[in-house]
Amino acid sequence: MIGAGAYGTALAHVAAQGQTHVTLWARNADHAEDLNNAGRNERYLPEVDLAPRLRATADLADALSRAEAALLVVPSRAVRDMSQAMRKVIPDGIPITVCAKGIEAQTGFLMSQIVEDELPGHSVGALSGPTFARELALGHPSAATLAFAFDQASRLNPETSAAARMAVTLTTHAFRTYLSDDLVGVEIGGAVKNVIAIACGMMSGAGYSENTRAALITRGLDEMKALAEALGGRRETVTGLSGIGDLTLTCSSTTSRNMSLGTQLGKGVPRAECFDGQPIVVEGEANAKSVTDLARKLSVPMPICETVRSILHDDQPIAETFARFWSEPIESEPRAMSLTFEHPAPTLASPVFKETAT
Ligand SMILES: NC(=O)c1ccc[n+]([C@@H]2O[C@H](COP(=O)([O-])OP(=O)(O)OC[C@H]3O[C@@H](n4cnc5c(N)ncnc54)[C@H](O)[C@@H]3O)[C@@H](O)[C@H]2O)c1
Ligand SMILES: O=P(O)(O)OC[C@H](O)CO
Repeated sequence: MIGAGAYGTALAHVAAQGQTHVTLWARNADHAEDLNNAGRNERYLPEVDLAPRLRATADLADALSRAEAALLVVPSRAVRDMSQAMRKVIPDGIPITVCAKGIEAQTGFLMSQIVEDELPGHSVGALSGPTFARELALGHPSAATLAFAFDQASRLNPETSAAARMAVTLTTHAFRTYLSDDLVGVEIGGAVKNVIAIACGMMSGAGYSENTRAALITRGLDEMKALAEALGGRRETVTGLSGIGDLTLTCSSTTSRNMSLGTQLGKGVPRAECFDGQPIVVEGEANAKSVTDLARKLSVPMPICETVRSILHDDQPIAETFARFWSEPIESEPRAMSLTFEHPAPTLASPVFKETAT
């Protein structure tokens, strides 16, 4: 398990609850030592007593040399560098599952495409779905989608299919993985939901409640479907755990770092003071740009993601930018036609916005 943050530790703990011996790679030697000594990850997952079959190391060769499978669980911005570092030490041909959620900034690559690019000769899949690390590790019943490009004949055979083997390894009494062969659909869900969660947080922080959130989730799902389809993925994949499942989770709770960032910004907290200034991984922040760059290249309109991008990356004010979104031309649902007409100047009536706008 490459990455000893919250999610890597949670997945390592889950896998080690079965028969699997798991080695967890931590970036920092002190952190690895603390994990082994305490049997806990005090920094990222302090409530969980880790399974005895789990051991940590900061030596990448030690983590990978005898591995039969690898999971890559670092932030999306670190996936390329980490894949390069793994090249010299990873056993030939073992399957790799990437768990980071995002799109690469410079290339527009999915996370699995980065890994394929850097580590050819491996079967590469993605795990994505509504799974807060803490709840997963505490054994709250959870489910996610595991996507590999597999042929139907070997699909359910753990002897021949990387997907099936990984699914068996990760399955416990409280965690179910569902198989998919649509990597694009699964990964687009994970990347886009974080941006929509920031939008939901911004509106919620600004004082709008349930109607607004439900509208953003549903129209956000439409943006996800359109981008997945334009990249060759399937719309129905987006209606599964890695799409609507994760979108619903992430947009409903301030446990989500993405939703929480949006909420703080919506309340008028300056970016540098969000999370009390802690360097928290908020994938949707960089991905608001990489997702919309990709959408622009493919001519896919993604108005909610564009709204978040212009607030986060072009310094646009939250209230006016969302007001513009709310007064865009009327579209049919699903997208097929739009109706342009004269709007009054866009505004959103909210005393909360007036008090807190940055
Ligand atoms: N936390 C969750 O609930 C959760 C659930 C599903 C998916 N994910 C995804 O998993 C990925 C990791 O998230 P997390 O919550 O574990 O993050 P985290 O902040 O808890 O941990 C990140 C880990 O990556 C390491 N890291 C950071 N930068 C690195 C770099 N440049 N090179 C190597 N290692 C680096 C850190 O040391 C840390 O161990 C993200 O893409 C996230 O979206 C997280
Ligand atoms: O805390 P977030 O917003 O990064 O969300 C974590 C996971 O992606 C939820 O599935």
